Amino acid sequence: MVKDVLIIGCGCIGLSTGILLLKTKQYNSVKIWAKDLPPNVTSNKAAALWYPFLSNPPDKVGKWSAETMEYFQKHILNDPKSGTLLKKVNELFRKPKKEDPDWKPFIKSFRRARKDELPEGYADGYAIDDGFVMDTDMYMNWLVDTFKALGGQIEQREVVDIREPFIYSDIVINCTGLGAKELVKDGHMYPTRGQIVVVKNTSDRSIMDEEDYICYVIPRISNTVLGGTAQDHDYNMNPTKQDTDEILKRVAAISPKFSRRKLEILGVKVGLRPSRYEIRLEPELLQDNSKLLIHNYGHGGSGFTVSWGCAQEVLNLIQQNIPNLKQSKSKAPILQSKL
Ligand SMILES: Cc1cc2nc3c(=O)[nH]c(=O)nc-3n(C[C@H](O)[C@H](O)[C@H](O)COP(=O)(O)OP(=O)(O)OC[C@H]3O[C@@H](n4cnc5c(N)ncnc54)[C@H](O)[C@@H]3O)c2cc1C
Ligand SMILES: N[C@H](Cc1ccccc1)C(=O)O
Repeated sequence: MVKDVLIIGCGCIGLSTGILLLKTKQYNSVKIWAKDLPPNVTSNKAAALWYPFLSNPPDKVGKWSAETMEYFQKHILNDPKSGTLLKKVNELFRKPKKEDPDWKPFIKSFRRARKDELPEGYADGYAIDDGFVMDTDMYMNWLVDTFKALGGQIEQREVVDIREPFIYSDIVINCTGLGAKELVKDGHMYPTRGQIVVVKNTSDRSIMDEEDYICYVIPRISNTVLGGTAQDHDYNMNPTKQDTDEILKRVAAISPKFSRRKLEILGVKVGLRPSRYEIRLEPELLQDNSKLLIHNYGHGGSGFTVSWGCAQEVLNLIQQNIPNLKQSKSKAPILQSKL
């Protein structure tokens, strides 16, 4: 029996998951319910570039990041409407860095930075020549358009009780980001507040320094993002002058060409990364095994970087668990008639 799938959440995670489900052509319908829609979601506040950050577990994040890079290379980077741009990415260190990143075994193009790539004051660095960045709003619009073009439907609708979606579908994917804290009472979820400053294009390189604090310059198609902050358990959604001043000071320390007087500020954004000790990507069989709930949330600072690898994992989990799904005995809605 071909099933319907209902996704809760319309950020980069929910949309990527929905697109892969639709591409299989194995489902009767794929719908998204979401309290907020792009651009009013965390995903639209992201920098964004491919680079694993603030997400775990390392082996799975490495695998999902590599799969996501491959998916972008095969299906997205060649589409100018996607808002993506190939960009060499450098992470810089002021002192020699002995360790390689956890994700090095998964990324063939990883190398150490050459001396000529290090701004004054930096002694070492990581480099990825086939890195890429996203004009986040353009990319999010591309995800929505692609999802709809494949027949996906989006409804702006808040879910208060996780049992409600099961009235309409036997398979529900929970892509609610930080909303999972409330919706499925996940006490492990917490916000890591990030503020970014958007400026007129200044540089051709994506560089980061996250040794003692976060500092990055991410040139995109239409502008450059300077960041950032990472304040755990901070729910303040308003930009602060203090954070903007600190970001500009740190970026100027990377190179004089990023000094404040040479920058034209276009805007300041704040988002709350959906942080968790590790990404929750697992199935739950409910209502005497007649309903399948798959959790796909808690991606921290790497939602875009792991999105397509996590979406593929959701497809695998559905395939593995459909044989365990029993016909639901009770025809009556799971929740009493209050709906
Ligand atoms: C400043 C900043 C910079 C970043 N830069 C990068 C980067 O360069 N690279 C990278 O990979 N990542 C980056 N990130 C992290 C990335 O933004 C997140 O990991 C990603 O957006 C999470 O996506 P999501 O779809 O899980 O969450 P969201 O985008 O928050 O979407 C969650 C969705 O679920 C819905 N929802 C929640 N609860 C309910 C409910 N009860 N009922 C109905 N709907 C509900 C919401 O309305 C929303 O539609 C950055 C984040 C910040 C803040
Ligand atoms: N992942 C982005 C940008 C970033 C990339 C690499 C290191 C630090 C930050 C963020 O969460 O702000």
